[in-house]
Amino acid sequence: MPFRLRVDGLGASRGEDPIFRAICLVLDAGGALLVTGRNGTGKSTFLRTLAGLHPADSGTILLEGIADPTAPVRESLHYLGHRNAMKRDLTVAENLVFWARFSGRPGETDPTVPPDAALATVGLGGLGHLPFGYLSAGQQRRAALARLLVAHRPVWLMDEPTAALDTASERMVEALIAGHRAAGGIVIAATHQALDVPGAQTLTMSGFAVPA
Ligand SMILES: Nc1ncnc2c1ncn2[C@@H]1O[C@H](COP(=O)(O)OP(=O)(O)OP(=O)(O)O)[C@@H](O)[C@H]1O
Repeated sequence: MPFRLRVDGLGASRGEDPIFRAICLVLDAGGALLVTGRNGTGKSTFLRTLAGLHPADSGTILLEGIADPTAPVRESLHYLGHRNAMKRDLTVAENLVFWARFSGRPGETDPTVPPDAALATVGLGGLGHLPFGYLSAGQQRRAALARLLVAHRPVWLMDEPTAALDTASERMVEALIAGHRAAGGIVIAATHQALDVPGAQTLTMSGFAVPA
């Protein structure tokens, strides 16, 4: 069976308030989805629900064509949230080694891409020895992006991946996304920026209008 992400009838709420309902989508290997919409319309909630970090009210999220179909979907994805999920007091390289072990397949001890190489890819070559907290906001975001490279996971969920990044780094993010898709991965990115992601599907969140 080919690799495919299938979302059917997904809905979620925040407290008593419905945020979205009945979202259906299918993304094949190499596919991408850009999620857009005004502030507060539910982009982050949607990504967090896909990541298993926020409970769904309804619907299913299935990955087809993976080695172990009984494995939770969350084990096949990387979630890059608003926060970078790195320890400020550890060095950048130590953070990446942690993530490689945490996100790698069971029994897999070596990073998919060595931290130094991942850092070079995001333009932070030679900075692995610095405490994460020493980096600028944009450098911290780039280091968080390197996290996606050190352990291969086929689905990337990216919430505002270009937050704090300069224009050149936005092109770097586009290249990372293109590389992941070319390797058969799937990318879902929520963004306010006009990212160049060729052939991407789009989902515009509009918020949930309660009938009068
Ligand atoms: N932790 C929370 N507790 C309660 N309500 C929340 C929480 N986080 C978000 N919300 C509400 O859920 C709705 C959707 O928020 P969400 O963060 O998903 O939107 P968004 O489209 O990602 O916004 P932005 O573009 O500002 O990042 C908003 O009305 C927000 O107030």
